[in-house]
Amino acid sequence: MLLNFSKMHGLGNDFVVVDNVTQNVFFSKEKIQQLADRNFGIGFDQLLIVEPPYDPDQDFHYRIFNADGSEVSQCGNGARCFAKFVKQKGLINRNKIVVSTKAGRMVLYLEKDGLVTVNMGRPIFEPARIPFKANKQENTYILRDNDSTYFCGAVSLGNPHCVLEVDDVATHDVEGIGALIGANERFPEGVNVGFMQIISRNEIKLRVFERGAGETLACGSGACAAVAIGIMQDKLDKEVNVELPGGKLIIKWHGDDSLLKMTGPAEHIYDGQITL
Ligand SMILES: N[C@H](CCC[C@H](N)C(=O)O)C(=O)O
Repeated sequence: MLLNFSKMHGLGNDFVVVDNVTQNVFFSKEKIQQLADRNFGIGFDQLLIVEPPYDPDQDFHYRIFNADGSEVSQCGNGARCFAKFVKQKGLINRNKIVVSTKAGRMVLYLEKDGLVTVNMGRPIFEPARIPFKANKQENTYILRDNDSTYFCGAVSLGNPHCVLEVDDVATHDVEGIGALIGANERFPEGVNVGFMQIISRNEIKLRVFERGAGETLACGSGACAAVAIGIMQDKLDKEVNVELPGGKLIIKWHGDDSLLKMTGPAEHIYDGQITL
């Protein structure tokens, strides 16, 4: 079977994007792992699949698979690429796109300057809905692992995030601590682990060790998670520039029940074909 795909990225967080509106391709977990391999496959952090809408008030359904083949409910950088992809492929001719994911509903906006704004919905702090094992909701939790103690925030943007504040992201052991916390039993579905260095109330540096992919050059939902937690901890203001290794995102959130918005780029690299 021939698969047509696009290779895209959001700040270096890279994707294979598949139109399953005009195609109908099934991907097994093993096939996703094989295609994700950067030596034996195409290579990507996540596979993004465009499907017809599940409900009449949406334009598309948006499915996301990590490089390890696990299906997840959110990918912020991927949402921006999704918006550019469906417009470029002529699957829609509007600049406002409504999609559903396993976690809910998002609205994507193609901006005039080429950037994409995503309404990421409301950050979810209730531990049981992250999910995270805790006796009650806190702005900062104490996490113990082996003989180490970590202070972190926890939130869901449709996918689970744990965020630690560090002095210098550049030298922090993101790989080692990210893998350790990512496997902590208090996160029963795993977790994306963010390492945030606060530069000012409007600027942070961030690195993210992603569930199912390892450290990526950028994590859109991770940027949203870090800002939401920073605002809840009263360390950040309502609009924050997030500098990730792959580039910059702008995150806006007015707290409480308001909707969190992310704005950033999405790039098309090439179109390809592969025989499955
Ligand atoms: N690894 C994430 C999915 C991709 C998120 C990230 N690439 C983004 O831009 O939000 C998870 O397992 O929840």
